[in-house]
Amino acid sequence: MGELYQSKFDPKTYLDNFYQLSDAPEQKDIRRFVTFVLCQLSQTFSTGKYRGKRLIEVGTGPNIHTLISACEHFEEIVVSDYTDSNRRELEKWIRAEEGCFNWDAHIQFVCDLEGRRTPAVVKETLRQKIKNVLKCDTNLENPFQPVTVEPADCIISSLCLEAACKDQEAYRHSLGAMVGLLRPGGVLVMIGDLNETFYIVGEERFPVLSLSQDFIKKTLCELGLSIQHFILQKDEDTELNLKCDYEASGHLVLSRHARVGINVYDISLVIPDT
Ligand SMILES: C[S@@+](CC[C@H](N)C(=O)[O-])C[C@H]1O[C@@H](n2cnc3c(N)ncnc32)[C@H](O)[C@@H]1O
Repeated sequence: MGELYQSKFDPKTYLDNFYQLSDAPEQKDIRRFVTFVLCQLSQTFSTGKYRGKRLIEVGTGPNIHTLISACEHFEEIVVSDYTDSNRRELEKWIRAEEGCFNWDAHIQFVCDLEGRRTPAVVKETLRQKIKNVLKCDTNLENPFQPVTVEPADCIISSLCLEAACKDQEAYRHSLGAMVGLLRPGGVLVMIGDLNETFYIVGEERFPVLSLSQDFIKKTLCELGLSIQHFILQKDEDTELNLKCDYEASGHLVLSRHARVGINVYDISLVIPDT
C-alpha cells in the first residue's frame, strides 16, 4: 500500500479536499469532520492527564492539526509518514516556507475552544517542539527502522492504519508494533473511520481497510490496552458524499497496561446527535 501513496498521493490535494475549515455550504461535511476531531483532541488534552517527555505521531500525513492541543503537554514531538511528499509538506510548514498549507483557521478554532493560548504561541510551540520528521512504515516491527526512538508517553495516529494495512491480520500486527512504541502506562490516541472502503484524492482512489467497531475494540483489548474514552460521530449523508464512504468517525483514548492481557473496560460510548 505504501508504494501507492509514494507514487500517487498528492498532499496539497488531500489537504484541500479534506481539511479546509470553511463555512461554505458545500464544505459542511468536511467542517463537521474536522471540528469533531479538533474538539475531541482538545477535550482529551485539556484534562491535563496526558503529559510527558515524548509524543510520537504515526502516519502524520501532511497534517499538523492533530498536534495543536497536545503540543503544550510534551517536551518533544516526533512526526512520521511513509510518503516522501507528505514529510516534505510537514517540513515546509515547520520552516514556515512560502506555499505551505495554511493551518491558521484550525489553530484559531482550538485557541477559541481553550480560551488560553494565542495562535502565535501555538505555532511557535509546535515548530519548536517537533524535533524529527521520520520515515515510517507501519508494516515493520520497528516502524522507524533503522532509527530507534525511545518509548513514547503518548502516541497519536489518525486515519493511518486503515490506509496502510491490506487485511485484518496486517492491522493487528501494525497496531501491535505501534503499541510497542508506547511506554507502559502511556496513552494512545487514535482517530479512525468505521466501515470505510475508499477515499478519493483528486483523480486517485485509495482503498481503506473496512473496520467494524467490534473488531477494533477486540483487537485493542488483545493488545493490552484499556479504553478510556471512545466516541463516534456518524456521517450524516454517506450516499451523497462522493469523496469517501465512511459510516462514522471515531476518537479513541487508550492506556497501555504494564502487562499485556489485563483489560479494564471503562468505555464511554457517545454518539452525538449533531
Ligand atoms: C488517509 S491519510 C491520513 C493522514 C493524516 N494522518 C490524517 O489524519 O489526515 C493516510 C496516511 O497513511 C500514510 N501511510 C500509508 N501507508 C503507510 C505505511 N505503510 N506506513 C506509514 N504510513 C503510511 C500515508 O502516507 C498517508 O499519509
